[in-house]
Amino acid sequence: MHHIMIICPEDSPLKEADRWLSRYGFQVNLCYTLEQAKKYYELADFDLLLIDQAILALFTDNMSALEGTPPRLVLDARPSLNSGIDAMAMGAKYYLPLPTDSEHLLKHVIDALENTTPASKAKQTAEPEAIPPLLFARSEKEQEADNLGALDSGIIGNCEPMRELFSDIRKVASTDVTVLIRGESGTGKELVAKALHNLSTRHNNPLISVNCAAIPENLIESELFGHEKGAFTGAVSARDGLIYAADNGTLFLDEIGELPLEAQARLLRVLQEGEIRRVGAIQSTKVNVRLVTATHRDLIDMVRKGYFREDLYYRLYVMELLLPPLRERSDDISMIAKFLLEKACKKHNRVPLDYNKEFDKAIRAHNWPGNVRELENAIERAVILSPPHRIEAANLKLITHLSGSKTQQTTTKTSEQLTPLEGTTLDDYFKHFVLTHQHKMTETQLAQSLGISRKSLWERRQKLGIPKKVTNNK
Ligand SMILES: Nc1ncnc2c1ncn2[C@@H]1O[C@H](COP(=O)(O)OP(=O)(O)OP(=O)(O)O)[C@@H](O)[C@H]1O
Repeated sequence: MHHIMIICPEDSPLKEADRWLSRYGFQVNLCYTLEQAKKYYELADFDLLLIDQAILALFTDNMSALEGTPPRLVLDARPSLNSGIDAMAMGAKYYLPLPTDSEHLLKHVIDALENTTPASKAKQTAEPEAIPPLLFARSEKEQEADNLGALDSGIIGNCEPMRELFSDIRKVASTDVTVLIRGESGTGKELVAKALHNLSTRHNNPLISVNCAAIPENLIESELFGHEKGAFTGAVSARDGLIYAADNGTLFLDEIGELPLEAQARLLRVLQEGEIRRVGAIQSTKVNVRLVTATHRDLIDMVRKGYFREDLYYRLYVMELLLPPLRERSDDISMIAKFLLEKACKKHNRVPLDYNKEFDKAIRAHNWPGNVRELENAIERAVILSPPHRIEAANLKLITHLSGSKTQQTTTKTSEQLTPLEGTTLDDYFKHFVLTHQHKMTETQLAQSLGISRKSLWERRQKLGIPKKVTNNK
């Protein structure tokens, strides 16, 4: 596949070529300045550069800035003989007027590609370890907008679904509507919740994040809603809950699908009446919280199966934000990986390591079922294990990681229940164990028996699609 870079001002008609050249099967990247293109891409790896004369004109006195760029087509919204001569003198293969007919441009693109030795080939021979192109095509203005919105919370992304998400975040943040964030585990739901809070008028008040799956079932109500002294054994003094702590701020309930039905009923009351009642209390207290929730579960399916209250679902589903899995953000993977590599180097006090081709190839070849979290962990592993001045793809340890999780390997092995059935995998065994024991064990007991944390138990439930036992909604 041929790689084409387009550099043009944001208002240039050349920008449109990004979309339709992609439809012809070219891999196209768009930047609004030469500096940006150089910062995020290895220009020599591109086969062709389509550049607006308005950009090129900035470098008439500084030709060296164009060194290492691929063969180029220059397009001009104000064509003139002088500009044409300048463009050709600066190495253009063709000089065309703008706007230009797409077929006409396509013909010149193909012609230029067929009749040039792509700079990328020469470059690849000379420097096999060149940094691969990173995908980033935001104008300074757009980046600034993103910084205000999503990137301020560390969300890196530029693919179409992420751009839409950033735009939605900006629109929704300033309102007080309840937001449901959906996406697989590790896709960045918590970052989105933070971005929503940071951009809201509540940003000077607390953002309280609670992972509903990580709190033991018997404690979740008192953790969220607080309790009165003596409300249950061990309640030696009265305590405010986390919802109260989020008063005037934002409450982020991650993995809302794991909230037991009893707690769902209480939460519904908070949403309907704007007040909370501590466990064991008679009086209610007014609270003003903006609720943001997240799940990677199909809540509608859970409603159908009786695991989730329908009335609560409709209260939560006022506005939905969708995070795509990392495997569907292929245009962003290199960019995120590079960011995470820098982050991991800083964290481990390593000299900044160059993001090399072999490393990028390994990253792009993987499916990332654990999404950005898995990528982050793999890169951290590689930083720790690699030699001082070079990051090595082998140290991502992706195969080991995929072939069996630690969770499975550390499973305790006492009773006959823990002997894997012949011909089954550890996953089959795990599923079998949970399904046969969950009616008589709490989640905590199940996790202890399996030698894993409650959170890991929950994560593996999600991965393997093992439903929780149904509790009565009283
Ligand atoms: N687009 C992104 N750019 C940079 N880092 C990201 C991005 N998305 C996620 N991360 C990082 O990946 C890790 C997981 O993100 P996060 O905890 O927000 O995911 P999650 O969807 O809430 O996961 P879970 O559902 O398991 O709680 C975090 O360290 C986060 O900083």
